[in-house]
Amino acid sequence: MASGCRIGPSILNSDLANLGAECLRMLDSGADYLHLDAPCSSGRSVFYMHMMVSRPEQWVKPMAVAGANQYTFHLEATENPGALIKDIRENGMKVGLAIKPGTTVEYLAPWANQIDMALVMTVEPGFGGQKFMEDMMPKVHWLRTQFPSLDIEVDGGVGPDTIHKCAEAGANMIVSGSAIMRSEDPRSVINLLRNVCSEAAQKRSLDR
Ligand SMILES: O=C(CO)[C@@H](O)[C@H](O)COP(=O)(O)O
Ligand SMILES: [Fe+2]
Repeated sequence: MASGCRIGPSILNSDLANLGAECLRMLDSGADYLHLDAPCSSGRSVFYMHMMVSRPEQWVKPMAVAGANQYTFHLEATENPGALIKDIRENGMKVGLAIKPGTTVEYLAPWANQIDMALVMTVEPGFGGQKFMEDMMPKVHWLRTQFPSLDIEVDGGVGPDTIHKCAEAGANMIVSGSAIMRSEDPRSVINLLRNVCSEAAQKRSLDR
């Protein structure tokens, strides 16, 4: 199985003027990592960058210097994913590879053994608060079947109402923006997301 169920609040919709405090609030509420949608500043913690940029090659070093732990780029944004994967690793970061809703999962598959995490976007990348696209779940399911130990992340419209679909399909890294950030009790939302995800993972391992 992938490396456990982890919940990463997306702070795209948070109070960006108080980014440091918002990050601490999320970590104090039990977040496993922080999902930063670029362009964003970084700091000291577990920062996984989601680079929704057109030339991801140019930000590898700056993000490494800023202290990012993982660099996730979009497959659609580069002509040479292999070289970019190598560069990210040489700069000491883990590698995430994302696909937009319109990209089929077969394009990602050839890289799956070279990356740490696959990100299946469940909204069009851009901003928080969009509607979850349930029709992306077959991609997650296919990846989980083909690559049982790969970390698979979902991002966009994920919260208490949609986590079951993601968990059942096989996602183990859950990005959630609005549902966590807008809650008065982020800890309980994070716990709920993690519990649903862990239960589905446990069931999968028993079924195997
Ligand atoms: O990458 C993105 C949006 O493109 C995200 O990380 C969002 O920020 C998630 O926010 P919600 O959809 O959960 O509100
Ligand atoms: Fe994101």
